[in-house]
Amino acid sequence: MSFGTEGESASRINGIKSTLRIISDFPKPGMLFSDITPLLLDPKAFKDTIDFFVERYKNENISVVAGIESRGFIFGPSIALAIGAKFVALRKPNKLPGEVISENYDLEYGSDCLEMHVGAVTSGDRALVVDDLIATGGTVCAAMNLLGTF
Ligand SMILES: O=P(O)(O)OC[C@H]1O[C@H](OP(=O)(O)OP(=O)(O)O)[C@H](O)[C@@H]1O
Ligand SMILES: Nc1ncnc2[nH]cnc12
Repeated sequence: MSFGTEGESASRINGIKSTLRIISDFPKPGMLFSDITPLLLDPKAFKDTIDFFVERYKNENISVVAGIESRGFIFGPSIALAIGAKFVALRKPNKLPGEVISENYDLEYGSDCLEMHVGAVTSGDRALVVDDLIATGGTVCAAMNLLGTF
């Protein structure tokens, strides 16, 4: 699998971009919400999105793909399977049954917390964090802090 020439790659990226939609004033007035659900309705754009990450990371010795709840769970497992890495769920509070480590963070519309099972990631692991988007960056920073604990 390859993204081919620069032109083919640009065309696929434009195809992916064209499926994304921006909704004004959701979930609160003044916000511009980037909605990925139309991408999921388009099998070619969805597959191109997964393939893009697989192509980029397949030879990077990634041993763990960490998906951020909830939208990171849409993309992360397919990428993990394709590159031969384990998948670790970074979950919202009180969802994981085992011993967890937690990290609080701020969002555009409030604050939240991510949790990960102790032992799911170990010091020799090399991680790829997957989510649908970055807004303030608070969520991905919290994920990296969790992973950096080990
Ligand atoms: O860069 P940030 O400002 O931290 O925002 C980005 C995060 O916000 C969204 O998730 P959200 O917390 O809304 O949860 P959801 O995926 O369950 O809808 C999005 O999926 C990212 O995880
Ligand atoms: N602007 C945005 N669009 C979609 N999801 C988000 N999560 C945080 N900010 C967001």
